[in-house]
Amino acid sequence: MALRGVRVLELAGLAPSPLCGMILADFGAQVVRVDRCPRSAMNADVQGRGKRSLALDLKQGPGAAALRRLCRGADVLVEPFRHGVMEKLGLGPKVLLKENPKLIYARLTGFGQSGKYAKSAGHDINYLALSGVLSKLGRKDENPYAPVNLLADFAGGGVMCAMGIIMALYERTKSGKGQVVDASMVEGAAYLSSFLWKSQNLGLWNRLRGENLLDSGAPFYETYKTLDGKFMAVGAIEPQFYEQLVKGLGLDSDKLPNQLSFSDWPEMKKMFAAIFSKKTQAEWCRIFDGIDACVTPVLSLDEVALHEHNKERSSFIKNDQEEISPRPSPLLSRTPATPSPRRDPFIGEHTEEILLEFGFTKEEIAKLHSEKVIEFNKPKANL
Ligand SMILES: C[C@H](CCC[C@@H](C)[C@H]1CC[C@H]2[C@@H]3[C@H](O)C[C@@H]4C[C@H](O)CC[C@]4(C)[C@H]3C[C@H](O)[C@]12C)C(=O)SCCNC(=O)CCNC(=O)[C@H](O)C(C)(C)COP(=O)(O)OP(=O)(O)OC[C@H]1O[C@@H](n2cnc3c(N)ncnc32)[C@H](O)[C@@H]1OP(=O)(O)O
Repeated sequence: MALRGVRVLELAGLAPSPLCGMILADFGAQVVRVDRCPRSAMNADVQGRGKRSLALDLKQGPGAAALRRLCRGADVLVEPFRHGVMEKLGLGPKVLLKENPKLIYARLTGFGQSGKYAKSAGHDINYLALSGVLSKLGRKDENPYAPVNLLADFAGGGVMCAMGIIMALYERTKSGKGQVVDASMVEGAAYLSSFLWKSQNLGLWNRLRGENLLDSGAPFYETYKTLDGKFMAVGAIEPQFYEQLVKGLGLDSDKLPNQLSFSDWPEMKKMFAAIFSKKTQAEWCRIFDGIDACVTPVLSLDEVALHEHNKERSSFIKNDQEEISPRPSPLLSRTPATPSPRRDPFIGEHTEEILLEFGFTKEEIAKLHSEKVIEFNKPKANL
């Protein structure tokens, strides 16, 4: 796998850093999640695939010292706390990079390492708001709408941070040096939305929110409810595809207003909605499958793995517990990701084996354990 041999320490966080760690693990890195100690009753990381867990109390001197030692033998550290937390623990980048100049020190935060909000709490919706992107999301005459916590947390946060880490690892092959990756979710969400800024002159966003081409203003870029309460997604932007859409709906384009007649869009939407409501999703699929009208079914998370196209590409995978999840993407032709089929680790499940691997002696481990700096959590049977 592409990242085989890369040793990653991921300090346990809420949502974005677990995704970042899971991506690295899926593509072959050895990812150790450093969990809190004493451990909480339940494991909050649902993206623990392929990781091992070490429960370590960083607030105790020997715990922080243990992390420093682990970092000396690691390639990457991912930390998900607001600015200042790591410095307070004596684990800031100055200290750790001095001890291991090859370390990639990735800081995945909402507001970044500097600026007025650097030390403020926040969540996806706040980062998206500050990036400007949230102002563009939502339907006509409604408040801005944050689409789950996908854009800032995961796309602008977890994925961008993984990209930063991989670029830094690549650069290190030439310079031999590590560096700090300051991954701000505000900036990540804005950066991945560059198109919004760069396309201003195209007139794509001149109208109010929810009245434009790609923000649910246009009848040909919308979702429509079907007879059986499901939905179809329509993305027929180009005239040749729009023509196919109109045909598929059983309409005559000569009798319709021009595709780009903004003032007619609300009425056109009503007309399309009325037509879509007359047939089931399966019936619409039979009409539109194989036609270049850019019309597809809106599938539920349960349905995706059964869809013929996804089945043919094995786009969704099952783990040992029969849980379905997306296969890692993108597909690398020679060195594809091989996601672990095993369940996620319990907190502290691998504490001992990890410390041994990083050169701690059995005696040192026993001492840390007796001082309650680390915890073990060996599952009783093969669960
Ligand atoms: C919208 C999303 C958030 C969605 C998250 C949901 C997926 C989850 C939220 C609630 C979860 C559920 C809930 O917990 C109940 C169940 C629990 C069960 O275990 C599992 C099922 C649950 C139902 C569970 C399910 C899900 O997990 C939830 C629904 C987001 O936007 S996430 C993005 C958030 N932002 C960031 O990550 C940006 C950077 N970080 C921050 O800004 C802050 O960390 C944050 C997020 C604001 C939190 O602030 P907080 O004050 O809590 O932390 P920090 O200031 O960063 O400091 C950390 C302190 O912890 C100490 N520490 C860290 N590691 C250790 C260690 N190993 N040992 C000892 N101590 C440690 C560290 O020293 C800091 O201490 P101080 O405060 O004293 O300095």
